[in-house]
Amino acid sequence: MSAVNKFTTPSTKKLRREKTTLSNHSDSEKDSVHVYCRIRPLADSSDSSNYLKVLAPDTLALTTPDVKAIRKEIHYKFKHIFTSYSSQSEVFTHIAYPLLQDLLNGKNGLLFSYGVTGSGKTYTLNGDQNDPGIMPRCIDTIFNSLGDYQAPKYVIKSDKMNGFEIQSDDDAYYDTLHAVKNSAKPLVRKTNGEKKSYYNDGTIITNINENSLFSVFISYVEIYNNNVYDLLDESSEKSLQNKILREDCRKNMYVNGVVEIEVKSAEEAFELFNVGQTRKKMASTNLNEGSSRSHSIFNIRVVQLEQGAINTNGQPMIPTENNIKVGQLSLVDLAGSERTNRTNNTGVRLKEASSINNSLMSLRTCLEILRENQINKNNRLVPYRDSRLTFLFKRYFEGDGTIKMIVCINPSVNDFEENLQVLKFAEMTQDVKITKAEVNRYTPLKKTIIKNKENQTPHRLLKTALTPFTLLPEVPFVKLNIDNIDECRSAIEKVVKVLKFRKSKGKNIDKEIEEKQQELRKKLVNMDQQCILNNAELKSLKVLIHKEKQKSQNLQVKMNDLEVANQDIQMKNEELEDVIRSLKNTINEKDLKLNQHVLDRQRTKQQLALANEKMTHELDQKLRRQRDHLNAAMKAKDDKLKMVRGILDSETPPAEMNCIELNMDLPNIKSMGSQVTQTSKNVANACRRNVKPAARSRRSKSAGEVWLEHNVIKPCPLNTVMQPTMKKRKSVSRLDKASDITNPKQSKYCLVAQEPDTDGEIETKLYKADILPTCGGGAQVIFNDVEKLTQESPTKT
Ligand SMILES: Nc1ncnc2c1ncn2[C@@H]1O[C@H](COP(=O)(O)OP(=O)(O)OP(=O)(O)O)[C@@H](O)[C@H]1O
Repeated sequence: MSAVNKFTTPSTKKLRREKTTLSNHSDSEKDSVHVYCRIRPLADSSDSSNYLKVLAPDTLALTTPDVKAIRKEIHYKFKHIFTSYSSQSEVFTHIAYPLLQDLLNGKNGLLFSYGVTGSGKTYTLNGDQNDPGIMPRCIDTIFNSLGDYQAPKYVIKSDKMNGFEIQSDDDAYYDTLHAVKNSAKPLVRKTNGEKKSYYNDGTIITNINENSLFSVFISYVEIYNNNVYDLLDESSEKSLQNKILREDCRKNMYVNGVVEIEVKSAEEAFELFNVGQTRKKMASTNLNEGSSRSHSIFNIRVVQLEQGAINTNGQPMIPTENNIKVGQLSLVDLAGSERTNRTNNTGVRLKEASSINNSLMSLRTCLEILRENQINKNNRLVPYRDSRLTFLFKRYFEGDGTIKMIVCINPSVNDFEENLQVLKFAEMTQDVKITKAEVNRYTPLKKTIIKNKENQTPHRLLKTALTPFTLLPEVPFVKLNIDNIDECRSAIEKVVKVLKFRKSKGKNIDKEIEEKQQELRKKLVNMDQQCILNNAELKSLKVLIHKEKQKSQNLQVKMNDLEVANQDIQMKNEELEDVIRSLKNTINEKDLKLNQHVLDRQRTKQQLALANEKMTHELDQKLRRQRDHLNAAMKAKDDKLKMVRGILDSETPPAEMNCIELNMDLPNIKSMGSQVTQTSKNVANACRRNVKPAARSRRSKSAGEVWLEHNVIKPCPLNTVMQPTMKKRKSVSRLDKASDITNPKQSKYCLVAQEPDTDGEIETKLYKADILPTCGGGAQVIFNDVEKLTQESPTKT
């Protein structure tokens, strides 16, 4: 039993999907893409997946796996759903038969199969010999229907520009001979002589125009890695040439220089199909043994030549534009979408897969934009040119012809995710409404040869027989009525009259015939001569035509090359434009960053300037405060010095003021020296002015005191027994370094000055001070005593 029919919904949450209403459905000018769904049987009987269920002939339910114990059921609507039990014939009747009716009526149709790899796309289109798919059934149905209504071969001929021309009998005959000559290399050879025929169920289309002649043309191309290859191209034996796509005068897209062959029977068509199949890119992948690696397009074109009317003289009218109709049916077997993580493809297969997925993506994008344009009433450009696949079928999406899609589904559990995507795409595709384009189905003719006569079937028309003629009047048929003698007599008289006339005429008949014969012979000789001349002319013309053909072929090849090169350049150009665009973006971004940077810098500069100003202001204030402080300190020192000077000047300074505070910090050491010198001078001056020292006894100091004896001048030796008491002393003549004072061993300072007094006696003065260390590492010298030693001569009076 198929998985499709085993569906159960225990805890299913039903979702109603609101369809977007795109436009008024009654709008007869619009036709949606017809989407059908076909579910293939499960390949693996152990696969018990049951996520798909056909609810109605047009409704499919897909159940998603449990998410938080909730299963969702999504419904998809299609034109029709074919289950795994549906036969190939059912699929053909539903989908392809209406397209064939259109085809034989000169209308276009596009049918493509879409789905995951291995979902049955190729099977649906081609099938096998016993159970043929859509393509063989189409071919059989066409030839079953055309029967005698086929035009003689080569009368209708492709003009190599997607159009057709009508040839004269002679040209058609010449082409037939040419074809017979070249039949030494039949296409069948390429299929190893294996002739495939398909089961023909005799389907027929009844309502074809019996006043027309038909010709069927086949072409078969594939799109592989976004290049178009002609699968029937005999000219390139080794590798197929990449073909370019062109637009004809009616804006239909076609493959330039494609080989399009006229076929007169289904067998001939199958032969061509089989030749193409042997060349088609197929490969075995993890998911499908015979996987199509390209999108293949089998084109059937039916050209219909309608019989022209007969003019007043009974001559057939020259066929005009309105006498030829061309219908095209494209059967597209799309390569399957595939995920690389499932196929594990590498190298060439991986490149193929990415190209397949890209072109399918382009198809999706085009359809999405078409739909978006319809919903939003936009006119966004549909990027048909993004891929060869969409570019080739551009005209269909623009409204010329019916588009049908068969979505193939493999209900295997492994395909769940991809099927979900496929169904989403199918649903979206159904919403696309194609506005029918105004198309003139008739093609202009180039040459005409058809000979018509009323009341004859087209086939017989071309084989018109000559009407026999007679030189003598016919003997009338008379019926003798024995009951009416008069009537009999008049009838006999009539016959006798005719016989007499025949007799009189008959005498000259031999002569007349001879004359006619001679006349005819003359005419024949003239004609023969004319014919010989014509033949010669024809030969030279044929040579000329052959040369011209070769020239035009060469030109065509060159043109192809140039167009390919042009396309390459255009692609490169587009790529370069992309690069330029991205570079411009980068430059813009960098410019923005640069501007931002400059702004930041300016901001930082401003901030720095502000900070600088603030700091300068603060420093100024600090400096001013320090200067004030120093000034105050200086003033205090000056005051103290003044006080010392006052003390010295007033002979008996108060004990507590009898000191000079000297800052012995390193920067002040030099000035201290000069201060001390100045002090000694002041002291000396004071002494000189007979200033009496404080009445203090010379104290003997404790043995621990170390004196720094500073001899500003070298004293004269006095040789007296009275010596100042400085048990431990260090004598220096100059104070150069701070350490001379700050030496922690020294605690006393004595400045020694000696000079002659007013009486010529030598006077020695000792200015004594305490050395007190300061917290800054310096020392303070506080003068607190002056000793004066006067040396008097005993002989002095
Ligand atoms: N409806 C069906 N009935 C029976 N067999 C089927 C059916 N559909 C597909 N198959 C089988 O499944 C296999 C894969 O099918 P097919 O080659 O048509 O897949 P595909 O979609 O064309 O894959 P790819 O995209 O890789 O070319 C074939 O062996 C085919 O015979």
